[in-house]
Amino acid sequence: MRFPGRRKHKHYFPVDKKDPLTKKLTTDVELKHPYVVGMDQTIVDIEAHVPESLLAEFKLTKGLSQLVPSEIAEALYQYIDANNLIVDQHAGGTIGNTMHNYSVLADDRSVLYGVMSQNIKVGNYAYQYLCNTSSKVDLQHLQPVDGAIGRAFTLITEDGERTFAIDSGKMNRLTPDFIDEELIKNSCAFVISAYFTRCSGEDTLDKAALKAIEYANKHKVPVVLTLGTRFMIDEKPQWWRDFIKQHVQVLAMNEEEAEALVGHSDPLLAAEAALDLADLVLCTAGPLGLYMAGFTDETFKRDTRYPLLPGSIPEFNRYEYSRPLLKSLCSNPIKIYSHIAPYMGGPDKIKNTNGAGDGALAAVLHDIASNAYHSTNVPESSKHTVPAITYSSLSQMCKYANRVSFEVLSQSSPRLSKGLPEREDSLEQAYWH
Ligand SMILES: Nc1ncnc2c1ncn2[C@@H]1O[C@H](COP(=O)(O)OP(=O)(O)OP(=O)(O)O)[C@@H](O)[C@H]1O
Ligand SMILES: O=c1[nH]cnc2c1ncn2[C@@H]1O[C@H](CO)[C@@H](O)[C@H]1O
Repeated sequence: MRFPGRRKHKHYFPVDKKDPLTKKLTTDVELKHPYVVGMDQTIVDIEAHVPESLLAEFKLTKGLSQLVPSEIAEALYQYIDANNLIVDQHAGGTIGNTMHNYSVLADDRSVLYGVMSQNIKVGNYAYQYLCNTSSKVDLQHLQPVDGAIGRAFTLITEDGERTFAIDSGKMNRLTPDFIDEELIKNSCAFVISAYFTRCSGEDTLDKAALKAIEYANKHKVPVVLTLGTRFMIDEKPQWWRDFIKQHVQVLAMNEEEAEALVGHSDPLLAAEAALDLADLVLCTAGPLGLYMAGFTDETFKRDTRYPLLPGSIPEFNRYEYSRPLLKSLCSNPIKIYSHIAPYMGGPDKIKNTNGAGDGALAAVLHDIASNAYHSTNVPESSKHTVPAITYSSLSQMCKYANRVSFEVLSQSSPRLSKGLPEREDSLEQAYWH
C-alpha cells in the first residue's frame, strides 16, 4: 500500500526509533493488506466529439446518463462511426473507473463485482475492458455471461460537457448467489453507484447489489455510494434519502445530484443536509472545486490553521483539521466541513470533465483503506486512539481528492494511466503540505 501524500514519520511506519513497534515492522512481519470491493455495470466508453444538434436528433438530454434501446444505440454507433467522430474507446463504468484509480493510487488490490462476456475475442469490447484495467484490480469475481458487456456512448459537445447514451447489453445480469459474504466481510469498504437501480426485465444486478449491501451492513463494512446522474435521483428523492439513511455511510455526489437529493443548490448546504443521511459526504462542484462534510467528536476536534472562510455556513472550515468519525461513534458529535478550489485553478485546457468526480472518490477510498491498513498493522499507534473512518483530516482529503481530479482532467480520460508524482513541481500547491 502506497500512502496518500508524504507522511510524518511519527505516524507513518516509524523506522528511526527502536521501540517494539518499530521492531515489529522491520523484522520479517508480513503486512496485512486491506482491499476495497466495488460493484459495477461492466461498460466500455465509446468517446465521440459531437455537435449539440446530435443530442437533439437522438433525444438525449445533455449532461445526463440515459439508457437507450439497442436499435437506437446501433443507429448512434453507425452515425458516429460513419462520420469519423469516435476519438477513443476505453474501459469505463463509474465504479470500474473508481476501482482502477484506487488501485493505481494505492498500488494495492481492489475487487470488482460485475459481469464479463464468456467469449472474449481479441479487440472486442470485453477484451478492451480487460486490457484497460489495472492488474491490481482483481477481476476473478466477475460473473461470466453469454453476451456483450455494456457500451457507454460518451458524447462530448464543444463546451467539454459529456452526455452518456447507455446500451446495456448483459451488464445488469450479475446474480445475488454470486456474492461471497466472506469477501465483503473482510473488505474495508463496499462501493456502489446509484446506477444499480436501473434494472428491468430479466436484470438481476439490483438484487445482487442489495445482497452485497446487506452483508456489508451486517459486518459493519462502510458502504460507499456515488449518485451517478441527476435525473435518477430526481425520479424518487425520498426513496434515495431513505435508502442512504438506512444503508450508506459514505456518500459521493456532484452539486446537481446533491440538489436533487436534498433540495439545496449551494453545495455546502447540500453537504450539510446530506449529513442527516450519511456519516461522510463528498460533494464535487466542477469549477468551484469540492466540499467534504462529516462528523467528529467534541473531544477530538482540531482547529484549522487556514483562515476561517465565509459562506452559507459562516466559518464552516473551523474544524477541517479533524479526522471524520461515524456519527454513532461520537458521544458528542459536531459537524465538520472543508472546501478546496480546483488544484492550480484547473488544467489550462479541459477537453472533457469525464470521470473527474470518480477520481476524487478514488482518493477518498485510498485514505479510508490507508487507515484500515495502518490500524491493522500498527494497532498500538496513537493515531488509532481516535476511531476515525479515514487516515487524514477532512482538509487533507479535500486536497488529495482535488489533486486526483486535476490529474484526470489533464489526461482527458477517466482512468489514471499512472499514480501521482512523489513530489510536485509546484511545492506551494503540493497537496501534502
Ligand atoms: N471546469 C473545471 N475547472 C477546474 N476544475 C474542475 C473543473 N471541472 C471539474 N473540476 C475538478 O474536478 C472535480 C470533480 O468535478 P465534477 O464536479 O465535474 O465531477 P462529476 O460531475 O462528478 O464528474 P464525473 O461524473 O464525470 O466523474 C472538481 O471538484 C474540481 O476539482
Ligand atoms: O449507467 C451507467 N452505469 C455505470 N457507469 C456509467 C453509467 N453511465 C455512465 N457511466 C460511467 O460514468 C463514467 C464517468 O463518471 C464513464 O466512464 C461512464 O462509463
